[in-house]
Amino acid sequence: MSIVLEAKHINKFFKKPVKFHVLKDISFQIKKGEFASIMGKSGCGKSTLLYILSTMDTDYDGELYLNNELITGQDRTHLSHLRNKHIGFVFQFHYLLSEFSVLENVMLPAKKLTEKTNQEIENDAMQKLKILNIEHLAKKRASQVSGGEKQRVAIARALINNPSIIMGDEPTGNLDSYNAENVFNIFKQLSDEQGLSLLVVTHDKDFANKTDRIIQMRDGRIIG
Ligand SMILES: Nc1ncnc2c1ncn2[C@@H]1O[C@H](COP(=O)(O)OP(=O)(O)OP(=O)(O)O)[C@@H](O)[C@H]1O
Repeated sequence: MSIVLEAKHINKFFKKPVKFHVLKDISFQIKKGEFASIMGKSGCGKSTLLYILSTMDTDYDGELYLNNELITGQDRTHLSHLRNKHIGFVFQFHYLLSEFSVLENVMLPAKKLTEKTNQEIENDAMQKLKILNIEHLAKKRASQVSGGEKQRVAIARALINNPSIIMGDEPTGNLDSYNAENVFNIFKQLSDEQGLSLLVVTHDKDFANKTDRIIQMRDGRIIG
C-alpha cells in the first residue's frame, strides 16, 4: 500500500531559553487510508512534531516526505502550495470565520488554489457538507451553528481540496462525548471509504484505542 507521509530521523532542538532536544530521532510512515493517533503526556513533543509534519516548521534535522516527494528543504511558496493541496487540518478550536456562512467557510481554502471557478468550488463545498450530513446548514452563519456542527464544518473545510491526509490536533478536545464519537465515526468513514489518511494527536484514550494504530511518545521519542 502506498505511503502518504514519511518522517525519517527527525530531530528538533529549541535553542532558547536553553538548548533543548525536543524531538529525538522520530521515524515513521503513514500509509494511504491509515487512521493513526499520537498519544503521550503533556510536553512530550506532540504539537511540535505535528507542526513539522504539517510543513509549518522547517527548522529541524532529518527528512520528511509527502506522497514520496522530499519536502525538506523546499522553499516556502512551494511548501505552502503542497500544504494547501495535500494536507487538511482540524484543530481543537474550529477557527471558522463567524460572520461568514458555513458554505463560505468551507470554500475558503479552495480559493487559495485558484484552479477552479467559484461555481465549481461551491459545488465541491456542498458535496463535502453532504458527506458530513450538514448541507442544510450551508447558508447559516458559522456563529449560528452548534459546537458539534462547527467541528463538522471544520472537517468539511479540511476536505475541500481533497487532501491525501488530515492532521488533527486534539480535534475532539472541545467536544462532549456524543460529538467526539461523531467526529471519530466521520474520520473512520473517510479512511475506510475514501482512502483518506488521518494522523490525530489526542489525549482521549477511547478515541485513540479505536484508531488503526497508536503512535506512543515519551520525552520526544516514539516508544511504540
Ligand atoms: N517555542 C518553544 N521554545 C522552547 N521550548 C518550547 C517551545 N515550544 C514548546 N516548547 C517545549 O517543548 C516541549 C514539547 O512541547 P509540545 O507543545 O510539543 O508538547 P505536547 O506534547 O504537544 O504537549 P500538550 O499535550 O500539553 O499540548 C515542552 O517541554 C514545551 O515546553
